[in-house]
Amino acid sequence: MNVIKTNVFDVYILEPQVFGDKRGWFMETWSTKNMEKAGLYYNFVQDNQSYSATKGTLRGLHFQKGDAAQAKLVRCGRGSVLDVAVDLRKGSPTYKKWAAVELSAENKRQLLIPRGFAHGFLTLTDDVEFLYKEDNLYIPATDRNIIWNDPEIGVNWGIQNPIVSDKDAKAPRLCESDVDFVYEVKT
Ligand SMILES: Cc1cn([C@H]2C[C@H](O)[C@@H](COP(=O)(O)OP(=O)(O)O[C@H]3O[C@@H](C)C(=O)[C@@H](O)[C@H]3O)O2)c(=O)[nH]c1=O
Repeated sequence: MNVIKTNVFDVYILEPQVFGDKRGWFMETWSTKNMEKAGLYYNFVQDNQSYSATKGTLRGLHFQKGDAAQAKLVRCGRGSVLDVAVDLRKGSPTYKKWAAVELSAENKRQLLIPRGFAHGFLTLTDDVEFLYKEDNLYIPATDRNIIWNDPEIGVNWGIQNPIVSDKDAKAPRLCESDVDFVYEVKT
């Protein structure tokens, strides 16, 4: 696995090694043993998949607050997306900064997003299947969102009127949110 730093602290692009043969290809998308060798320790406990029918669909920006926070390993199994992670950890050197990476079935790139981030993606094609692992379970009472076009964050989505859920259309701004993440300095 090729581990590539992004412009945001603790967010990494993971590029799997792809083994091609006459049948097609094989790749490991996560191996605890190999990733620990690279200093990445995650215990994933939930796997999710979503389908978005139409190009220009935006899911986000989402997180779970407090102890329910979730690290995510995300990828695209069909189509392509612009994937975005926003650092919401107060005190982080990259607080409120965002990483945006194209993930596609073709490039097989994954984004590893630690706890303390808001996450969202915009579909760049029709028929997007999005796959991800999380290191904490879904707890609806802790589920939070921030409006995708919050000017305080300023993600450059490259779209004015995405298709969003009713819930995401009504999301608060960061300054109205009860987000409570704090950056922990690694020793
Ligand atoms: C996120 C989630 C939703 N659900 C249910 C609740 C709801 O009825 C339905 C759709 O939920 P949502 O509208 O929140 O789905 P969606 O907008 O796809 O939410 C996801 O967005 C991306 C960007 C993320 O980062 C994920 O963590 C998650 O928040 O699925 C679960 O059962 N388990 C889960 O883990």
